[in-house]
Order: sequence, then structure tokens, then C-alpha cells
Amino acid sequence: MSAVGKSTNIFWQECSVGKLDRQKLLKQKGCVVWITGLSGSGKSTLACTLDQELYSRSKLAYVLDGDNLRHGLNKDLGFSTEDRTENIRRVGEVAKLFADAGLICIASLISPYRKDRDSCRGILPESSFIEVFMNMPLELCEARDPKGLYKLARAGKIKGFTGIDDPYEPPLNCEIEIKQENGVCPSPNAMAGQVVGYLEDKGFLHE
Ligand SMILES: Nc1ncnc2c1ncn2[C@@H]1O[C@H](COP(=O)(O)OS(=O)(=O)O)[C@@H](OP(=O)(O)O)[C@H]1O
Ligand SMILES: Nc1ncnc2c1ncn2[C@@H]1O[C@H](COP(=O)(O)OP(=O)(O)O)[C@@H](O)[C@H]1O
Repeated sequence: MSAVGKSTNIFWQECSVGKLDRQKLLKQKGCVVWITGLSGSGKSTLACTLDQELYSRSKLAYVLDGDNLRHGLNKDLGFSTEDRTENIRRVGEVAKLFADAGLICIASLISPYRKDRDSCRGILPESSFIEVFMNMPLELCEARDPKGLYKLARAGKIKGFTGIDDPYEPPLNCEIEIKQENGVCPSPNAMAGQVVGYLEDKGFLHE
């Protein structure tokens, strides 16, 4: 019996089917691929391309996309520092459950603050949090501006926009960095290939 946060008199319930059993069934190892970067850096593109590539290899993945989760689970949250922290905390907890279920959980969120990403890393089993940094220049993201949000932010119509008037703290020790080569962004398939290569090397694509 213990107390956790505001909950008192709570118990941990164990079931007979464990993570190892599920991984055996799925022929893969559960993990979290956490994609961080500026708006427009290609997070969702990588998440969906990676999801498709894993599916084509009969590997079960699931995408947790920041924008999408803000339509449901996180619709009570805005973009203040506190709300972004709570957003990342919740998604980290959900991602942990998916990884425990044996899935390759692909989380794609700006997740601008280093300490929040590090907290997510801290709740996952050793080596199973794979941080992918979309290291794209702000100028490229702003030039892409697929939703017109940078334009609104520059015009002062959106306050606290990441990269404009709200900070983005790049990872110091990420597992994978996606960046331009000679000023050219790798294709979506090449970006996904980089992540698949890592998952393959580290043994996540086998039980
Ligand atoms: N102020 C501000 N700053 C940054 N982004 C904003 C903002 N307001 C709305 N949006 C839109 O919300 C998407 C980011 O949501 P996230 O949950 O990933 O953000 S965060 O991790 O909590 O910072 C982000 O999606 P992406 O462009 O896919 O990154 C935007 O579409
Ligand atoms: N590797 C890439 N090469 C060329 N264009 C890309 C690439 N990745 C993303 N894009 C384009 O950039 C824009 C932003 O990508 P998106 O995945 O929505 O970014 P984010 O989820 O980080 O906001 C989209 O128009 C997308 O088609």
C-alpha cells in the first residue's frame, strides 16, 4: 500500500501476462521513439513514414502526435510553459504504457524543454527511450510554414510561438539526429531509414 501524488491507499496490480510475453507474441521489443523539433521541422512526416515502414515489415507501431492529442487527451492544455510541461508528462506516461504493451511507440511533439524530455526518458526502462532530434534550421521551418503559423507569430497574432518568442532547447545527447546534408534535407524515406537502422542495430525489431 502506498501514496502516489494525490492518491492514497493504492496498490499495484500485477497480471500473469507480462511484457516479455507480449514481446514474444509481437516478435519485437517495446520502446519509445521520441521525435522533437520545431514546428515544421518534419516530425509528423517522419512519424508517419516510419510507422508505414515498420508496418511493411510486420512491426506494430503507434503514433502519438502532439497536434492530434491536443484534440482529445490534452484538449484542456494550451501553450504556456506549465501546460507544455503537463502535455509532455502525459504523453510520456501514455508512451510508457504503449512500450510496456510491446509496441514501438512513435511520439512526435515539439517538446521544447529539455527537462521535460529528460523526465520522459527517466520513466522508461534503460535504452528504450530513443530521442530523435529534427535539427532543421528555423529559416527552413519558417519557409515551409505549412499551416501559416509562423506568419501569424511574426505578425504578433500568436503569442509564445516556439522558435519565435518561446524557447526551443535542443537535445544534448540524443540517440539520433536528423539534419541537412550540404543544405539539403534528407527525404522522408531516408529519415525513416535512419531510425529503422538504429532500431535494427539495437535489436528492437526482434523479440
Ligand atoms: N504557440 C505555439 N507554439 C508551438 N506550436 C503551436 C503553438 N500554437 C499552436 N501550435 C500548434 O501546436 C502544435 C504543437 O503541439 P505540441 O503538443 O507538439 O507542442 S508542445 O510539445 O507542447 O510544445 C504545432 O504543431 P507542429 O507544427 O506539428 O509542431 C502547431 O501546429
Ligand atoms: N524530409 C522532408 N523533405 C521535404 N519536405 C519535408 C520533409 N519533411 C517534412 N517536409 C514538409 O515540411 C512540412 C512540415 O512537415 P511536418 O511533418 O508537418 O512538420 P512538423 O510535424 O514538425 O510540424 C510539410 O509540408 C512536409 O511535407
